[in-house]
Amino acid sequence: MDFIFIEELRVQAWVGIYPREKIAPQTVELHLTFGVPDAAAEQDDIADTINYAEVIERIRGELAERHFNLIETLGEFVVNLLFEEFGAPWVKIRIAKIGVMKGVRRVGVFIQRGREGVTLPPGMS
Ligand SMILES: Nc1nc2c(c(=O)[nH]1)N=C([C@H](O)[C@@H](O)CO)CN2
Repeated sequence: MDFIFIEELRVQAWVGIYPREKIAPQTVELHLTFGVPDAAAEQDDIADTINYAEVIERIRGELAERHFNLIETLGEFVVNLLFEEFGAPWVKIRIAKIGVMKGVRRVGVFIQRGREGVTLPPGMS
């Protein structure tokens, strides 16, 4: 398995438990790593891999359209999108709100998960 990473992806998202977070979107920062088949590199064909431009576009579109109370729920939504729509075998994501609390630069959630039966060798994650 090879891994694609996307760092510091900034997206407008509707997320939060407070009224101010329900009337306006806020910027969240995503770091994503997901597995792709080695075959892509062997064949040099975009059809054999996960197109990261499509992943970014899809995440932007989905997060613009729905509200989540919890950052955890938003995180699970992104993980499921990568599993179910893009067929990623393994995913690690980190999603942060920026500057929402005094004295805290970023706060958020970290999720790392493989599809059923997919585990990484020790030291790989
Ligand atoms: N475990 C969580 N705690 C909190 C969340 C959350 O999503 N998960 N969210 C909030 C508020 O929306 C906060 O971000 C606003 O400052 C508080 N606690």
